[in-house]
Amino acid sequence: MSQDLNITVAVRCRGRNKREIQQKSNIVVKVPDISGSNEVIINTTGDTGITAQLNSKKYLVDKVFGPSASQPLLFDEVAQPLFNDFIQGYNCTMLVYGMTSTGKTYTMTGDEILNRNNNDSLSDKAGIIPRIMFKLFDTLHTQNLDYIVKCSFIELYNEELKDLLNDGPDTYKKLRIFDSKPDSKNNSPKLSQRSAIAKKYNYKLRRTSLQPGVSPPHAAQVSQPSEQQQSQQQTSGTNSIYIQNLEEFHITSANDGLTLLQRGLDHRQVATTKMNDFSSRSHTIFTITLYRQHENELFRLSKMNLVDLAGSENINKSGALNQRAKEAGSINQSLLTLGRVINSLADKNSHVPFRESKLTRLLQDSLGGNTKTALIATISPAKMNSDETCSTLEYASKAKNIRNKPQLGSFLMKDILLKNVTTELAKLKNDLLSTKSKDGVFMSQENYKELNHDMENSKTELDEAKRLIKSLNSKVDDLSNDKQKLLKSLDLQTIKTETLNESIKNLQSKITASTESENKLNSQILKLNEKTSTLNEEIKIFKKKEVAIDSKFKLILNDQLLLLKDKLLIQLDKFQTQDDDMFELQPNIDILQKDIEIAVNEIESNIKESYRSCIREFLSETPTLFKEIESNVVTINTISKNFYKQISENLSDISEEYNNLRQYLNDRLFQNNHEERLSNYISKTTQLMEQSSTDLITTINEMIESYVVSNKQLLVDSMQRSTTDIIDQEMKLLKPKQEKWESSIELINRCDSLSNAYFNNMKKSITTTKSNMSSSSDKIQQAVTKINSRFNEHKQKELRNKIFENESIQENIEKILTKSDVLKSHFNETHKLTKHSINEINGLDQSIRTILQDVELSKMAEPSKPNIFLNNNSPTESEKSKSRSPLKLSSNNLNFDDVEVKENGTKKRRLSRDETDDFTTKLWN
Ligand SMILES: Nc1ncnc2c1ncn2[C@@H]1O[C@H](COP(=O)(O)OP(=O)(O)OP(=O)(O)O)[C@@H](O)[C@H]1O
Repeated sequence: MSQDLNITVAVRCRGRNKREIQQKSNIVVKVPDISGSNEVIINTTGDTGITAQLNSKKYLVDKVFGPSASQPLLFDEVAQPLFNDFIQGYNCTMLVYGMTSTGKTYTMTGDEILNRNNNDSLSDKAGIIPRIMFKLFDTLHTQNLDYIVKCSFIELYNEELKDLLNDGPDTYKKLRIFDSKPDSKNNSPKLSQRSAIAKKYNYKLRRTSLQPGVSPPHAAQVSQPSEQQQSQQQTSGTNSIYIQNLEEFHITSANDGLTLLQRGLDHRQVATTKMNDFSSRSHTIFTITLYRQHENELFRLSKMNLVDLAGSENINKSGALNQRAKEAGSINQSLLTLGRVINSLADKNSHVPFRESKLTRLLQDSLGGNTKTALIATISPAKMNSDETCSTLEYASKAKNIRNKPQLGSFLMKDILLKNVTTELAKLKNDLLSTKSKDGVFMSQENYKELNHDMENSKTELDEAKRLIKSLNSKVDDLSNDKQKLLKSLDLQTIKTETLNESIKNLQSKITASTESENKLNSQILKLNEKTSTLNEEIKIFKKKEVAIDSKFKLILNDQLLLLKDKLLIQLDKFQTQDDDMFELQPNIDILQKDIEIAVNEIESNIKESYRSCIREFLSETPTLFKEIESNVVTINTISKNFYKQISENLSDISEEYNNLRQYLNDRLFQNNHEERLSNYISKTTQLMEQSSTDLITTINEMIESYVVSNKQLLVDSMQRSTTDIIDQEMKLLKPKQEKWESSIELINRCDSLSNAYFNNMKKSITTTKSNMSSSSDKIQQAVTKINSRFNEHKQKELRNKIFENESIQENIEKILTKSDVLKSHFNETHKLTKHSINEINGLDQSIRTILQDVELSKMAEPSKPNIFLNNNSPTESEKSKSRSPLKLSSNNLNFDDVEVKENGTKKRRLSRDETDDFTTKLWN
């Protein structure tokens, strides 16, 4: 039963190397000297003390090894547990990851040369692979079980797989990865055969997950009869990876294995000396395949993959150029994809991008699959590498979260295994015989047939490719024409855009002009407001004047006339005291007073009413007008704001789009970095050419020339294909830009229509405002004229005359005058009579006196009595006039200028001042 198991992650930190010591790069990584901890602390800032602690980064893994950790310790702690599983029948993978020169190869391979002086024993510096080899054969020998051990060694460089154990020409047989073993009469076991085996052993058939570097066994594979496993197989979706043409070698001892390892390393060495940094840029996978006897005829298959990855620093070198860049780029692809795969698995994403690089395709089962996996991250302790160290540790700690479901390997039947071995042996013997019997190129008939078949295939492919190139070429022509057309239309559009920009500018200047006129309008409104307030002030002054006139009227009409009335009353009283039978003036005076009061009130109310109505009209008109104006101004403002907003939004959109387009046209169009693509094409074509050429040279000498010519054509065709590809890509990139650009033209059109709408609105609003303003000014003018005319009317009427227009008052005055005349005549008469009476009395008195004197004289000595008629208190004529004088009313006080009277009760005439005075004198006298 399989169990989820996390990947084992170990970190190995070496001591400082010569370069780091020379550059005095401090140690910033804190690890135990040998082992015993599971954390790595790195101080990235170079601080010391507490700051160093605070700024340090801590990474947790399963095991940490320091500079003094030996190769055997590494093997015992990390490789041994995995090796035990491998022997048990599990597929296992061990990876070393880290920047260049941190000890990946040292850890994985180390010193593979055996110590000849010490009984062919392992060197102290021997790495994991040599130690596993020794451990494997030691274990197998002690177990006394049958086994078959095979080895393969591949290299992945620049996304190309290479068999490091193949001594033949490089392109003798190209390695290809397949998701599952291709059906071939040689490779695929017949289903019926497999079913028979399954039936015999009561096991269920299942497809095996094939590990990188291993050809499928030429035999049926059956699984254990476990339902659990069967379901896991179905649900885990494990991919079967098959590497076509990969050579596997039987080994029977550790020495055999190490010889193969050395052979592979020698091949690598050739490449390393040819190419700088080759080793740090390529990945290697050394695979040990073990068929170990399980019981009787049944053998279990398990594989151990030992992977030395390229330097992790190559991930960051994608910016470099030329061949190195190409290589760096390709390595990046594998390492970057590995990083993404690790991240996706650690984050438990549904999609894991295994298929995006060959490395991850090969390692698919080792990461999140049915394999037991261990990762050793190698790091440098020096400060100069701290960035890379951090990135390695990030990877390592991420990888720690990946969970695998290890499963025991498949079973194989012994006879099938033997049959496979025998077939292989026979094939080799054939090759050997051919080699011995012929000169020149030696190979078995079967191999020759296979080669011919491959060549035929290549020819067909070549023909197909040629046809494809032809059609692509015509497409390129079409596209170039299209491009020319597009460029022309682009020019046209640019001109149009410029015109549009020009019109937008014009529109903007118009908007500025309209804003100015709007401002002028506003200032005029302000002036109007000022004038209105001045008018209000004048109205107030006018009111004050009115009140003053009113009070004067009251003074004149009330106080002075009342005084006059009082005086008249006093006079009347006096008159009454003097003569009880005098004519009754009081009713006339009362009527006069009432009439005057009524007339005054009428005048007052008329004036008030007319003022009120004027003011009311004025006040009722004004706010409506101002409200209208205000609402118009607000409308204009809102329209303007909206317009500005929309225009500015649209303009910013347009300018952004134009900038993008310009940027794109300037920076991107046909300036994308296609070097890599081209280089890839050229490199692939070169390789294809080399391959074809080599094949042709070795197999058919006479065809060499024609093939070279055709290969040249191939190069040209490939160039064309790449050009097409580039143009395709450019067109693809251009398309969204073009769409955006077209949408920006729509925006411009919208902008234009918006501007038109705005200007129409503005025009309307301004016209309305203008008409409102003119109507309001007309109305104000009318109101002012009305007020003026009313005031003038009142002025002209001579308010005071109104009193004397009153017929009743005239009548009364005439009546009073008549009465006073009559009274006067009566008074004079009375006066005369009185005088006469007094005289008579005096005469009587005198006569009495005389009589009395006569009596006295007659009586002689009688005292005289007081004369009652010669009273000292009785007033003299002058005193009389004096006592009357205070009652005399000054005509000035009355101030009746130009008083109007009615003659004969009909005709109106103005009284002169003299007549007025005369009238008053008459009144008092
Ligand atoms: N732990 C170690 N102890 C002693 N020497 C070491 C250790 N690690 C590395 N070295 C030495 O450092 C040098 C570089 O190591 P190595 O070639 O293994 O690095 P690498 O990571 O494989 O580099 P590249 O990615 O370039 O292949 C070698 O000479 C190796 O012997």
